[in-house]
Amino acid sequence: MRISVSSDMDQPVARALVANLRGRGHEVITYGALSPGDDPQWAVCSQAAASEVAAGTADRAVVCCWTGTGASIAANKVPGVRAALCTDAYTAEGARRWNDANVLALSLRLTSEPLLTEILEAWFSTEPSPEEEDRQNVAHVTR
Ligand SMILES: O=C(CO)[C@H](O)[C@H](O)COP(=O)(O)O
Repeated sequence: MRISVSSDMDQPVARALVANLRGRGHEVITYGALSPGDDPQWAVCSQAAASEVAAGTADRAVVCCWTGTGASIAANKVPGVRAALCTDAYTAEGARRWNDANVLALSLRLTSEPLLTEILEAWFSTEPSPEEEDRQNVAHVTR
C-alpha cells in the first residue's frame, strides 16, 4: 500500500512508525516534522496526509500529534476521511471493522513502540465488516 504519514513533532515513535510501515513493504510519504521543510503544524500536516487518501493518491494515512486529538480532528474535516484515534490494538481493530476507518490517528505521548506494533498489526490485519448495519453507519458518516 501507499501510506501517507504526518506528525507535528519529530519524535522517536513517529520515526518508528515510518520504519515499521516501510518494513511491512508499504510505500510511505511523509508530512510535517517528518519531512524537512514541510509545514509542521498539526492541522496542516494532518490534513495534507489525509487529503491523499481522499484523493486516492494514498490507500491509508497515519496522522500523529502529541495527544492525537488535533490530528484526528483535522483529518476528519477532509471529506471522505474516517479518521480514528486509537490508543490500543482492540480499538484499532474495531476502527477498521466497524468504522471502516481509512486514517489512523495516534498520540505521540501515549503510544510506546511495543504498543505501536500491536496497533499497526491490528489495523492492517482487519477488514471492514460486511454487515449491512455497519455499512449503513459508515455511509452515514461519510461525506
Ligand atoms: O497534540 C497536539 C494537538 O492536538 C499538539 O501536538 C500539541 O498541541 C503541541 O503542539 P504545539 O507544539 O504546536 O504547541
